[in-house]
Amino acid sequence: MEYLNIALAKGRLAQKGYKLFKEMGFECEEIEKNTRKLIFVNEEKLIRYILVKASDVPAYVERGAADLGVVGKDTIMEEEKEFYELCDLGFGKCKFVIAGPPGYEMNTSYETLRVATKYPNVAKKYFLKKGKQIDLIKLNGSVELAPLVGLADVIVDIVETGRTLKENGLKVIEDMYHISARLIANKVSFKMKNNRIKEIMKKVRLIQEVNKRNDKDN
Ligand SMILES: Nc1ncnc2c1ncn2[C@@H]1O[C@H](COP(=O)(O)OP(=O)(O)OP(=O)(O)O)[C@@H](O)[C@H]1O
Ligand SMILES: O=P(O)(O)OC[C@H]1O[C@H](OP(=O)(O)OP(=O)(O)O)[C@H](O)[C@@H]1O
Repeated sequence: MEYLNIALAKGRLAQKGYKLFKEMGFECEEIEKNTRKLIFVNEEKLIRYILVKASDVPAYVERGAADLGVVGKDTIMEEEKEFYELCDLGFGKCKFVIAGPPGYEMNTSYETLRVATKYPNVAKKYFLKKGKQIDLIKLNGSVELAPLVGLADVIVDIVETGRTLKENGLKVIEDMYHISARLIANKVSFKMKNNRIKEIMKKVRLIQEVNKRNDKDN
């Protein structure tokens, strides 16, 4: 049998993603150590983990370099790649919002809105649907800075606890979409490795049910 290749997003989702597969019985001790390695194998279960940058997970899965991937819905929406979205994993919860200075009236201004974001495709589509013309400023981080220094009027970004907005004196102007981590699959792998992928989906469901029951009991 071949390896099943799983792309885990480095960063915030890596630990939770790996924990889920560990709970399924696909542990790989080496991954828990502090190393700079990017490939980890469980020889017995024929599972191979690859650690990739969060925004690259869709590319690896689309092209079949990974059969499965764990990635945020925000990245899925932004990258616009081809694959199957198999299930909501229930962690990595946050939301997409438009945020700006307190009292900023986005809808009453007829001027082109300057929008700073790490998610240009998501922002472009959202404002197009609203019929609002925007001047898009693509940034790579610390997006909250943009309205504070006059680079943009508003930002489109992720909010989890709201702490970053609060500490920079910004407010949510509009909620856009709920976000959570998803399990995704390469379309060919889904057919060729269907039994193994179906088995994993079943295990995910079981783990989620157990977690839900435990949450209720606590
Ligand atoms: N507070 C949060 N901020 C950002 N992403 C979050 C948050 N909470 C959960 N997530 C999820 O975690 C995913 C990965 O976030 P992470 O910050 O590790 O990656 P990144 O933004 O690509 O990192 P990098 O700083 O390397 O660019 C996001 O795509 C999102 O789905
Ligand atoms: O609501 P909060 O819990 O404060 O989290 C939201 C912040 O976290 C993310 O940034 P990240 O930490 O990835 O840093 P970055 O600005 O360098 O992208 C996101 O872009 C927000 O800035």
